[in-house]
Amino acid sequence: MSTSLAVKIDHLTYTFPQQAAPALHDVSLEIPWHTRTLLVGCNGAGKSTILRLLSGKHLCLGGNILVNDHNPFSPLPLDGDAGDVVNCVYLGLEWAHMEIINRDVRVSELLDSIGFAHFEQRGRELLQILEVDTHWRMHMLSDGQKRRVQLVMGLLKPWRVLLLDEVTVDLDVIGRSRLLAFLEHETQRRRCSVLYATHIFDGLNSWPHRVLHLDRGRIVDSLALPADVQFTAARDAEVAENRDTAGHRDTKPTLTVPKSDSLHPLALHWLARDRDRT
Ligand SMILES: Nc1ncnc2c1ncn2[C@@H]1O[C@H](COP(=O)(O)OP(=O)(O)OP(=O)(O)O)[C@@H](O)[C@H]1O
Repeated sequence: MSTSLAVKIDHLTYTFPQQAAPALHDVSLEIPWHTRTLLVGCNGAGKSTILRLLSGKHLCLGGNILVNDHNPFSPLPLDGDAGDVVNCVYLGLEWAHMEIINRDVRVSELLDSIGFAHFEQRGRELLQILEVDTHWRMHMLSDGQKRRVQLVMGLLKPWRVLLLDEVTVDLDVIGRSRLLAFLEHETQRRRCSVLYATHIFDGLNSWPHRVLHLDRGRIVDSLALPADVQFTAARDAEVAENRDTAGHRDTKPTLTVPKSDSLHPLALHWLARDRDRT
């Protein structure tokens, strides 16, 4: 089915069982196809909760969520094209703690069990990008090597919407940079979109189309790149919110951000503001 949006969230409020306050308050969001969106926020801001709701891991009772026009809680396993496209893939940190992952099992066995042969060309590209050796035995791998295997497995089948929840945290810089380039290429060459929650901002300032800032369960900033952000030449400059001539903060201000290949100054600016609000 062809839709104009990858993700549509309307007035989503979500409260975990046994919690008094909602983890997400009245979140509305539209994510177009062929885009990459970055989620930025303090620990506990609600990034994982949004991604997990989009993946159908929690049931949404307040509001409405559509991922490629499907309710994520009753997803179709495969959709579109030759029937080989997964609607939504969520990759989070918990994978590395699964028992099977830490057993004496070869990477090739894991890949075969999820249909590597059927996606061989794509699989070989991912093995090369992430430098994974199919002879590796899982119980002998470092955390970063296990993460690479997780990514090869998770990205093997083409997806419509990819939800990355901090899974690049233990990749080395080359692996992370190649992965980001692969995802950029994916969103350019086929109808798909990526949402990526991270605390690592290096190498990201030309990667996302949109940067969303969450604070205590609300989206408090949403910037389109490059339209809403000017990167200054001076690396030691402060982040500045551009104001109108009367000095009022615009309802939708653009920002000036010190030039570096990192969105770290922007994240620091936002999170420091969140701390000031408490
Ligand atoms: N399983 C759970 N049960 C109860 N409350 C939860 C649960 N998971 C998260 N929360 C609460 O929901 C809020 C949002 O958590 P979430 O994991 O979405 O934050 P986050 O932005 O992903 O943080 P981090 O950067 O630390 O990963 C927090 O206040 C947290 O305490």
